[in-house]
Amino acid sequence: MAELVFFSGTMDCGKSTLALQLDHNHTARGRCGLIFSRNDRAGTDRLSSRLGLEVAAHEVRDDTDFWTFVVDERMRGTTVDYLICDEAQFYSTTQVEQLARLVDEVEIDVYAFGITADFRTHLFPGSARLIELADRVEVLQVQSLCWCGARATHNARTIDGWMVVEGAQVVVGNTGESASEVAYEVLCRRHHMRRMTSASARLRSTTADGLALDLPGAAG
Ligand SMILES: Nc1ncnc2c1ncn2[C@@H]1O[C@H](COP(=O)(O)OP(=O)(O)O)[C@@H](O)[C@H]1O
Ligand SMILES: Cc1cn([C@H]2C[C@H](O)[C@@H](COP(=O)(O)O)O2)c(=O)[nH]c1=O
Repeated sequence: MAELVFFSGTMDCGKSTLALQLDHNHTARGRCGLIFSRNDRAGTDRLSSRLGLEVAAHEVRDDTDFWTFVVDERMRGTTVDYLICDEAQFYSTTQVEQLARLVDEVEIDVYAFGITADFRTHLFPGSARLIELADRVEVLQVQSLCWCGARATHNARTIDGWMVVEGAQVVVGNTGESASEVAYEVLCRRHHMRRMTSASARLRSTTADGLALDLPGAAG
């Protein structure tokens, strides 16, 4: 029986890598798949992993209808056994419902990959619908880590290393400290709640008494 699986985790935990591995393993066994992504950092129509692998993908847009897309492909004679759907947090709830319908009515496996929550810890609409509809939600085994060494569970948005809590839900970007640009950092809940990024923790530890500085957002 076909299934809808949502592989989830924080940013930078290996989701795109796993998407490429899954595709590779299925292809190696003669199965045929279609690869989709939306807003990949490498650009339009791409699926890229930080490990360096990158492949062509169909870009999911606001008007993408998965049902029509796959049915049209099949009418043209293309075999479609499974779909790889990366950056699925950016898909609409309607698109996620189309994916579920393809699983149930056309027996196509759908493997979706994405982060669950945004920088404010709110679920993305696409991820919320995937959690509601998926046969399985798989949390990735490789743990991404907070600067304190604990398992990272939350995504922080940073500007100049400082965590921000205002802004649009969708801003494409990367993890790491990139000066003056919007970037992201994965944190444990404790440090996300305290708005303590690695930069603010570093600054705090280098101050003489650790209390003198008035750090923006660093409550303890
Ligand atoms: N230079 C490296 N050497 C080994 N592993 C790396 C390297 N760079 C990145 N990785 C691995 O790749 C993971 C990120 O993979 P990626 O598929 O891009 O993540 P995601 O799609 O979840 O954001 C990191 O958690 C790390 O395990
Ligand atoms: C937390 C958060 C992330 N994003 C963006 C940033 C990246 O472009 C993707 C996540 O990609 P990854 O392969 O999982 O690293 O999502 C965003 O737009 N808004 C957010 O709040």
